[in-house]
Amino acid sequence: MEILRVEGVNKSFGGLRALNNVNFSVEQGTVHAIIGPNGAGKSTFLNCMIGRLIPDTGTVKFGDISLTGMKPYEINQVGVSRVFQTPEIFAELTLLENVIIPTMAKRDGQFSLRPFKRLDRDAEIQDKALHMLEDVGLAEKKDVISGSLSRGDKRRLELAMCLSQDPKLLLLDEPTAGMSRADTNNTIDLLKRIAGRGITKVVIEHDMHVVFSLADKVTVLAQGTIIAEGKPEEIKGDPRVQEAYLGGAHL
Ligand SMILES: Nc1ncnc2c1ncn2[C@@H]1O[C@H](COP(=O)(O)OP(=O)(O)OP(=O)(O)O)[C@@H](O)[C@H]1O
Repeated sequence: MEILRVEGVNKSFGGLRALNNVNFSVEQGTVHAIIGPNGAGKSTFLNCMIGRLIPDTGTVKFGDISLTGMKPYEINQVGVSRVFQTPEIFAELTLLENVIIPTMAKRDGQFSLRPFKRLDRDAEIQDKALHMLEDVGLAEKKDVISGSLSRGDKRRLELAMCLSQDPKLLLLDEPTAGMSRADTNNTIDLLKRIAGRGITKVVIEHDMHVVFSLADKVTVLAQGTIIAEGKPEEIKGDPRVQEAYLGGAHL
């Protein structure tokens, strides 16, 4: 069953056509990777799906819900979460406090700026936030100030913040960018673990090791156009992809 369907999306910046009649769909419960060379339009496409950019034409549907024209927070509320290249965390707060904010927003539909005064009495929120940190392997650091974390840990923290909102669809923009190989492999393991919960994922990724370890299906964008789509093994051997993506080198 399809969870996301994009039809006829175009987006231009002045005279530059960043997306050219993009049609794209994602099956529920799968990991769908979007790859392509620098400037292919991947981030523009992601931003069109999460409401940060409005397509010039075309539609984005999440199940029966049209996301076109919705604001990013509204898209988030219907079950679409995203993890950015630069983690969006509250650097002055502890890890636990960072996860409490979206956990509380999810439960109560809003977030008070004075929540921590009441938190010692809100065991449900505390427990859930801690559980999310356990999920991503950061429970031991729950009282650490988040700004001091390594880049890999910041991204894991952001993932815990997203998961606390029980998303149905998770969009990840280069989840392993800038990570060491060890951190990258930890992140692959973590994403595989959460795949077991049936959260559908769309992953934009440059690292082919990550793409081929995780993806059920791969879509290749080049110059704003989808040039190939299929299983990772099919994409690996596709000469159009090798030409566009790596100038003829082998993936
Ligand atoms: N806000 C903007 N204003 C003008 N041009 C833009 C804007 N955002 C993106 N572009 C252009 O649109 C094209 C697609 O950019 P985009 O960032 O979507 O590509 P990408 O595939 O994500 O690239 P990368 O892998 O380098 O992040 C590029 O030519 C880029 O310069």
